[in-house]
Amino acid sequence: MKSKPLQPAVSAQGIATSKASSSLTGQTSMAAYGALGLALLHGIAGLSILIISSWFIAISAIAPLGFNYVIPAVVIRGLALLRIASGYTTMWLGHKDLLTRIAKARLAVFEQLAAKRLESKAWTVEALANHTEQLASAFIAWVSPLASFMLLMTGLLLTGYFINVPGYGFFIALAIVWLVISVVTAVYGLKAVASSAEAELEFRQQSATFFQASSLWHLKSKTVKGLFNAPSTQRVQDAQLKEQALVSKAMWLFQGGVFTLVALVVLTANTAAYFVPLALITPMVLLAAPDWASATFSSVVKLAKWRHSKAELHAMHTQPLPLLNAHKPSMSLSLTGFIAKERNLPAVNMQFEALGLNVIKGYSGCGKSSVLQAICGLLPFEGRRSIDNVATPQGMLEKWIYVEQQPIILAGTIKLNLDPAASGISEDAMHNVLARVGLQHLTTLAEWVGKGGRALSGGEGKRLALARALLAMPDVLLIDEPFEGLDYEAQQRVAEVINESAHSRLVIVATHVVPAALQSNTTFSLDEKVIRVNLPPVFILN
Ligand SMILES: Nc1ncnc2c1ncn2[C@@H]1O[C@H](COP(=O)(O)OP(=O)(O)OP(=O)(O)O)[C@@H](O)[C@H]1O
Repeated sequence: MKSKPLQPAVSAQGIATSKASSSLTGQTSMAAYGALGLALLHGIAGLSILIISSWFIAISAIAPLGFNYVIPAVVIRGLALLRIASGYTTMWLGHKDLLTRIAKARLAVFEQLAAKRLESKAWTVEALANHTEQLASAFIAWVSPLASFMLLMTGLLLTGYFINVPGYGFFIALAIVWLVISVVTAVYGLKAVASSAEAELEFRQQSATFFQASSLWHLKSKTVKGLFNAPSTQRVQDAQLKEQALVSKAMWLFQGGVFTLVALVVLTANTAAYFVPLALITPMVLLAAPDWASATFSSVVKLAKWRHSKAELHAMHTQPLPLLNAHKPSMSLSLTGFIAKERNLPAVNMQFEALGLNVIKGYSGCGKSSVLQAICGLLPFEGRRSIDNVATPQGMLEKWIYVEQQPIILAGTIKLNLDPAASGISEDAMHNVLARVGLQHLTTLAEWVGKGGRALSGGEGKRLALARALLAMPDVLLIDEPFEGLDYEAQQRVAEVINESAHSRLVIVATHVVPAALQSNTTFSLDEKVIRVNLPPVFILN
């Protein structure tokens, strides 16, 4: 019989992933451009106030009779109002843009995680909580402040040059001082940011371990650190303080540089300059420089954070888990030299008929769950997995459903738990399957279970997960320890449901417990059937 080749159904997801990757940084919105424009206006207004007021103070001392003081005063007041208004509006628009971007970046991360296995949950939480925020806040954190500073500095240099401000060369010196300090801050900033991110990730991992061990807290062990003591935030604090110290150092250095330049202006000025109103502009602008330029050093560190987060998000600590087209065996499923990757377990050879019930037995830890998870593709495998003699590539097989040993109960209604894909399963079908697995007492499908709702017992959870799998009409059903924690009656009942399900599909059950009612075609014992084989490279037949 000619078999249909298995097609990885990942191309659409691949496109989604590349789109998601570009939307991680987010498209520049009108709000972002508006915020940037207003930030520039804010800076220009500030610098203009500084230049005009410096000139105004100087001219006031030597102004001839009849000099109109009102006009410059009104201009300065007007600029001050413009500065305040643009300052507030830029904050408003910037935050509006930030919130939209955070939502988009988080969505993009979720899209990138689809069809992937997470290597570290702590990293994923970090990515969702922290890195997305760093990426999304780019505009208000560093683009806007740095762009506005650059524009002001350029404006200052051009104005100084064209209106021939005495001591104009000191503006160039100021720009050089700022540039050198910024570059040094950026280099050290990257290091500081990496170590602070590492400390935060470690704290998140320790917190997860600490809370997971809550049922052991009463033991009050003093020897196992981290398990019984709340994780210390010391390393995170130290790392954050280092970042702040870096910014403070940059600010102090800049302040020192500015004072030196002012001293040089005074020392090098000739007496004629005392009678030139424009001459006051240079020392005034220099003295005010720490006010309008110092904030950029914290922006430089934020730029380093942004770079770090961007690199982290693009590295994605995940492994691809491609989804392969639905494929129901019509003859057999065979496993040759087969084992879950990186589990350090012996390889197995097994052959299953396309219909019927098969049991895998074996001592605890021999690899029963690993084999089931690798069969459906939840774990990458080594060796060969062939459906109707056609080797399949790595990946999850659509409609090959694995029922976990520790069932996953979603925080939601029973209905959601039974039909998470909202595929339109009727309520009658749900009640029917619940009754078959002995959960007829869960009468209200709208009842909330899982986190924040009715806590199901271990045995109830197991049967709910089995009911969910049965309702999904799987092509192949892989069930991990379905009888664990069930009373005798419930075991027999579940065994009958599994027997019935195996009339129309391949069912493989990994179990220590074999109820009398379970009618299996074949029983594999991993204790005996372990075989090490040398395989030729995996090939895929068309
Ligand atoms: N994520 C993992 N990484 C590395 N090794 C793992 C991982 N999960 C399980 N193992 C190891 O793989 C081996 C097989 O585990 P598996 O859960 O498949 O056994 P099992 O036969 O189903 O056990 P049980 O009957 O107790 O459920 C064990 O030695 C286990 O420590």
